[in-house]
Amino acid sequence: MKLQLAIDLLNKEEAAKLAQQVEEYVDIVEIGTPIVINEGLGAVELLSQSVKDVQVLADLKIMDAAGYEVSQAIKFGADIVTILGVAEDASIKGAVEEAHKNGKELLVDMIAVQDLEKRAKELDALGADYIAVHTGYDLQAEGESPLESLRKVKSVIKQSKVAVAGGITPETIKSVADENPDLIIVGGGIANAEDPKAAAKLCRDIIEGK
Ligand SMILES: O=C(CO)[C@H](O)[C@H](O)COP(=O)(O)O
Repeated sequence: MKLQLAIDLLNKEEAAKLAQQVEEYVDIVEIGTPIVINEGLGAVELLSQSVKDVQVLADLKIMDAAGYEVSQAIKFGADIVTILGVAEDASIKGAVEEAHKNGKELLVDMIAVQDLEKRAKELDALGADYIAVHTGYDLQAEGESPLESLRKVKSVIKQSKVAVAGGITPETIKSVADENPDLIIVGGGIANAEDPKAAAKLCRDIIEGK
């Protein structure tokens, strides 16, 4: 089971510094959508130059022109790029093809997908590397959690890896890890902690059953 830190609410220099503090405890560091919107793909580039043994994910949440957007993120140092599950199949195909041509991976974010099982089966067949169930900030504010969605998606996919995101913290990660996803994504639960390094270590220890 892999652990990913999502960094959403800092500038690119602060993001790179935070990634360096926690990199020994995580497998993937993410430049979140708000940073990309604020600062562009230069934030992905700086992060990829600042860390050593972790993968870099660019959370572009692509919706169209997918092959081109994936190629740009990869040019700036991304190992994994995100696209929305509600995008057209043609976009998903273009994104998968571009990522795989470059030896990189595609994560499909299921935010706002209504029929999770049906779309997960389709995305699995289209070659998505990860299918990520995700309770976004706006639904977290209404008290939603991604656990039920995780169970649904896990029950139908054959090839893709399953990821889960949305309000997970060191206090709640055990209940998520018990569902055995391939990747757990934690943002504010680490980034906003008083001691992010200690929070990342705690998450790592818990998913390793320590
Ligand atoms: O993509 C995101 C928001 O759209 C976040 O990166 C994701 O939800 C993880 O952050 P958090 O753990 O704070 O919810």
